[in-house]
Amino acid sequence: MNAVLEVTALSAGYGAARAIRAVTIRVEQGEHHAIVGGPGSGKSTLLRTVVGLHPAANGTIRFNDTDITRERPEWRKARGLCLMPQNHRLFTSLTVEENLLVGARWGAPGPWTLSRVYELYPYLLEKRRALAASLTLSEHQAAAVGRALMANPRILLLDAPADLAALGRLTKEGLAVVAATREVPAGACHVHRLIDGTVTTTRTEVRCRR
Ligand SMILES: Nc1ncnc2c1ncn2[C@@H]1O[C@H](COP(=O)(O)OP(=O)(O)OP(=O)(O)O)[C@@H](O)[C@H]1O
Repeated sequence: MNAVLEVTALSAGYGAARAIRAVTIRVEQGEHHAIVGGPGSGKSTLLRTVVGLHPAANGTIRFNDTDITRERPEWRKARGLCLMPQNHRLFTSLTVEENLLVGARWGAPGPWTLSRVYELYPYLLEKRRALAASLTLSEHQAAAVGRALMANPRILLLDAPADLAALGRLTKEGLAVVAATREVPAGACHVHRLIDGTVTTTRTEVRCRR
């Protein structure tokens, strides 16, 4: 099967300091990957570089067989490469539903609608008229995932997601998911260990092997 995302020998950093070094990861449609590493291991830098919010120093990023290493982040997002950042950044003065609708503005048409997001996270339906500022941390993060889904991504990158259980449902529907976490998440099939910016091991769980 063709890869949705192919990261090859990717390096990036801050000034002279490298935060990720020669990272190679291949993600196919419907796969659930985890980037697992301790604080400062480079998880956020890797995800931010893949979506174009941070420049690549070396290596390539291919998305649906197209080299996107130098493309702008908006271009990547409009084609379905979506990041839910660690700090979520919902618009706190807007309601939950208004935040979700903002997500649809920069995305592509597709299966994700308000009702499908509410089906995934029923508690957001109850809070749809509440201001985002009033949400608990896990509700806030669910709304941030919902907002990302409203853009109908082909692949969703999540930095430190709280509700890992919901991610399994996304991959069943064909969405590729890459979650950066400190511990190995239960549902992930492909686990990449990141230590000091380098992927030291990549393991495919036995239950996921074909
Ligand atoms: N804006 C920045 N300027 C300089 N160095 C940075 C910056 N952001 C991150 N770093 C450094 O880059 C390295 C990787 O950081 P990064 O935030 O990518 O790690 P992380 O695995 O996401 O950490 P955490 O789990 O704590 O979020 C660390 O050494 C960090 O100190």
